[in-house]
Amino acid sequence: MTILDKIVARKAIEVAEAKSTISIEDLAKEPLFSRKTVSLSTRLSTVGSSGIVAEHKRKSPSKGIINDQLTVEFVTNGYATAGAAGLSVLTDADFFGGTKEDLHKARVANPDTPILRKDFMIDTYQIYEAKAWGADVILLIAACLSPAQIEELSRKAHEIGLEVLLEIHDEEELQRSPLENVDIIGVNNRNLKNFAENNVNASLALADKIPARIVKISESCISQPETINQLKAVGYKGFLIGETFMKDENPGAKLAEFIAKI
Ligand SMILES: O=C(O)c1ccccc1NCC(=O)[C@H](O)[C@H](O)COP(=O)(O)O
Repeated sequence: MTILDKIVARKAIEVAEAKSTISIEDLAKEPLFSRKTVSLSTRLSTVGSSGIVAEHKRKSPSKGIINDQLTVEFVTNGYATAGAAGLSVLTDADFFGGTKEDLHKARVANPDTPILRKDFMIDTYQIYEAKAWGADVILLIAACLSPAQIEELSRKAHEIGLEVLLEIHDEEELQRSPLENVDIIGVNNRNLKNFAENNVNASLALADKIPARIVKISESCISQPETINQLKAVGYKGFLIGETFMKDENPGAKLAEFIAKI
């Protein structure tokens, strides 16, 4: 069983528990549900955008604790002030130490910055949660979803006004994924099955395979500003980065230093 299998198995239990606590109808009555969302794909495509989607990440299965000493407001507000194009907030508790409150607090602290709910989405119920908690974008990971699930989840996300980031690792995942309701494709440089960190080779290899109408981002294992220029040269507009900033005592300041070198 891979780590992804374990996370998804646990997620199914969590979602079943959540459904018995609050209904979709009640999620849709939450104050943030009716908020007008902010487009991450547009921000990433805007001239002058840093392209950095900076992640709030306390811990991870591959690295253990990264930084659990800071408030989510300090981290995300620091990122936004430093020039992040968007924020990514992990809401998975067991494997990443995130919470729904993290997303809600990040939204309140950063009303105008696009926020990705970073979690393992397997059920339309979670799409409603994402909207109710203040997200603008959801993540769909092709490695743990069938084409039918990608189609259903992405359609539902668009129906309720959320953008969709589809994460892939290879060409096979790209080819079998329905892209009609996908706004952004993210190539994850970390192999989620065995944690192999392959620099950004996966992103470089897939750059010209991704349809031009879809905004491309490169995810994970980015630690050097020079890498951003290498990725920009092959068409990437966004760069999802967590650990490089989170391991600093002031992630926002670390991002500002990073952006100054791009
Ligand atoms: O980060 C992990 O260990 C991990 C393990 C299993 C599934 C997902 C995982 N990470 C999710 C991510 O995609 C990253 O948090 C994100 O791309 C930022 O990566 P990094 O800059 O390397 O922290």
